Amino acid sequence: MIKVAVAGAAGRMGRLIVKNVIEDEELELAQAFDVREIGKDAGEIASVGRIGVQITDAREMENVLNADVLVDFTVAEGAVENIRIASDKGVKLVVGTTGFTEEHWQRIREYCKRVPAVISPNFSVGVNIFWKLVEFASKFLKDYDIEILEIHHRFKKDAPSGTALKTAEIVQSVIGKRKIVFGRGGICPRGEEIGVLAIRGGDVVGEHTTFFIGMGERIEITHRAWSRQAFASGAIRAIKWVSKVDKPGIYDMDHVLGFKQV
Ligand SMILES: NC(=O)C1=CN([C@@H]2O[C@H](COP(=O)(O)OP(=O)(O)OC[C@H]3O[C@@H](n4cnc5c(N)ncnc54)[C@H](OP(=O)(O)O)[C@@H]3O)[C@@H](O)[C@H]2O)C=CC1
Ligand SMILES: O=C(O)C1=N[C@H](C(=O)O)C[C@H](O)C1
Repeated sequence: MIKVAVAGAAGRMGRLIVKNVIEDEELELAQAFDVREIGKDAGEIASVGRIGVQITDAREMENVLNADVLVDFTVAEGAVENIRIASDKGVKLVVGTTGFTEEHWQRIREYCKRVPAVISPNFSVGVNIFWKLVEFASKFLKDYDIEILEIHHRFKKDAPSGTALKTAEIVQSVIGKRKIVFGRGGICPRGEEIGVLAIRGGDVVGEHTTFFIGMGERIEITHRAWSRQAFASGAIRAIKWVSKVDKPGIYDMDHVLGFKQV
């Protein structure tokens, strides 16, 4: 059995990860951490009934973390600290949290010299194929205007989404360094740029479109998630994959899905 600890266990994604872990016969929910719902049963918070694992205050993680893999769906600053603690203790990582700054990444890269970590702004298989389609189209449409639009629920804290940012990086890696412009206002004639735009509202789980706009035509590549289970299923695959990896470093879903080798 793979012993799994979940950080952010009271959140939208964390609750679903708890449910998926306890329903999987290869996995055991060892610990659940959050900064709210402390002391409550993680199964009850996840609406799957009492499981006997209480939510522990994440500020105690340093003293009590004991698992094979820590899964983190929290907030950027908290996640960086959770990654530090896990790496100090040799606990492998699956990190879905987004909103990291360059300074956060410097720290994460340092910590992940000690343990293997799968880090991805999007664990859905569909989005990982969407990225391949965007990469392919970018190779042939380098002179088209390329824009990225994302739509998420009204509770999302960071913008633009981690997925949209990674999409922009993929486009940049193919067409060369075009600057990224976040939203537009005032007088702003289009230059050599990739526009990234964020819409927030209601309960939208997550939608991303990359537009390739030419003269007289356009292509739109869209991924729509209408259930967070799409992300959770990928994260569960990542937990099982990383549990078998010993080489420290940062991995992504390309490794988990077999597109890249360790
Ligand atoms: N990679 C992927 O496939 C996906 C990534 N995400 C990302 O995952 C993250 C979480 O999303 P979501 O579940 O919707 O957010 P939620 O706000 O619903 O859940 C996050 C939970 O983590 C808690 N928390 C805050 N700080 C810490 C900490 N240091 N340690 C433990 N728990 C903490 C929050 O408490 P409080 O609210 O009190 O701060 C909250 O309960 C976001 O960054 C989001 O972008 C989301 C979906 C898919
Ligand atoms: O916060 C969310 O909900 C999501 N966040 C991720 C991101 O920022 O890319 C992935 C997904 O689209 C849902």
